[in-house]
Amino acid sequence: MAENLTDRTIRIGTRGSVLALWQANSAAEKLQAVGFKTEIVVFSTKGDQILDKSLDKLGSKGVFTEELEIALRNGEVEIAVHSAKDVQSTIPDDLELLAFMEREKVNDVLLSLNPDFKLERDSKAVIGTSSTRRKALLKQYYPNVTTVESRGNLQTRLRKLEEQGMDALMLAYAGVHRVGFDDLVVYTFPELTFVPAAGQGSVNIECARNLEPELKKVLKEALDHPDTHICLLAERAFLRTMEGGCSIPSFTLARLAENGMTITGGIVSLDGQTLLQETLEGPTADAEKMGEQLANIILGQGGDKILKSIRAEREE
Ligand SMILES: NCc1[nH]cc(CCC(=O)O)c1CC(=O)O
Repeated sequence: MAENLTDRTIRIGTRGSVLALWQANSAAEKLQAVGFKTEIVVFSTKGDQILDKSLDKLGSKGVFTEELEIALRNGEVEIAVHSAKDVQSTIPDDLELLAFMEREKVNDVLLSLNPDFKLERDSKAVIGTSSTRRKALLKQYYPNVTTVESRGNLQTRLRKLEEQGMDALMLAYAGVHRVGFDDLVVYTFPELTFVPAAGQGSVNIECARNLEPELKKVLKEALDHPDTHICLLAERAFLRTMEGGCSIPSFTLARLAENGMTITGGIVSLDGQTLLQETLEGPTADAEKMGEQLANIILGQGGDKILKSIRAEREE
């Protein structure tokens, strides 16, 4: 029964960054609100330890999630909290994506120490980002911009901003806002031109599939945001069909509409020259089908060739 379930202490596995801890705390608050006691357990992941390589060189296989998934399997924690964007498009069979918490604004933004910084079409600005998608989209829309690798937590990146001669950093608004750096935002990219990575701005709750069904149900009720969940299912289906991962410059954004939902998605070549992007509309019951369908349209338009050439380049 639910009464004795909430006597349980829910151990929440998380990474140790300020953003990750914000996310874990927000899950803890939701659980406490329904009567659970909570304990936050911090793990360090490969993505936290290796900071001198860009993510596409680290490999896309769960660099921010693997250690947490091991803890779920070992029963060291009941749930793991991830940035939804960092969760692989397919997860192992013994684990389950239980809930998606309410999404923040999805946009990419620019952060600068110069409040007057403006990005013009022919701007020669130097922008810090390690995201393949952001680098390629910048090349498409701002061909004279130079990008510089920038990894690590936000505090580290900001410290290096001037040191490395950057004018601005390009990041997800969600993370910037959640760690309290709104004041440094000088530009918000429109979400239908700089379409975000699948899952950007949402927090995912993962658990072991064999966690007690009653407990799963109560945890899901406390943590899940159904509107976010349905959009994330569509985006993750798109990503899976694209055989994406965080090292591929694909992007997708699903949103609820008056009569159902829309999903926008596509891919951009690494040199920014070719941009494929489409939008589909349909009922929420078809969320995953629409994600798959959209990916197949993009692959058929030449997305498959873009993916192939990226893989070839990586193997060199
Ligand atoms: N691995 C990077 C990562 N994963 C999630 C976020 C931001 C927060 C979010 O999208 O929820 C970030 C940093 C960034 O893209 O700026």
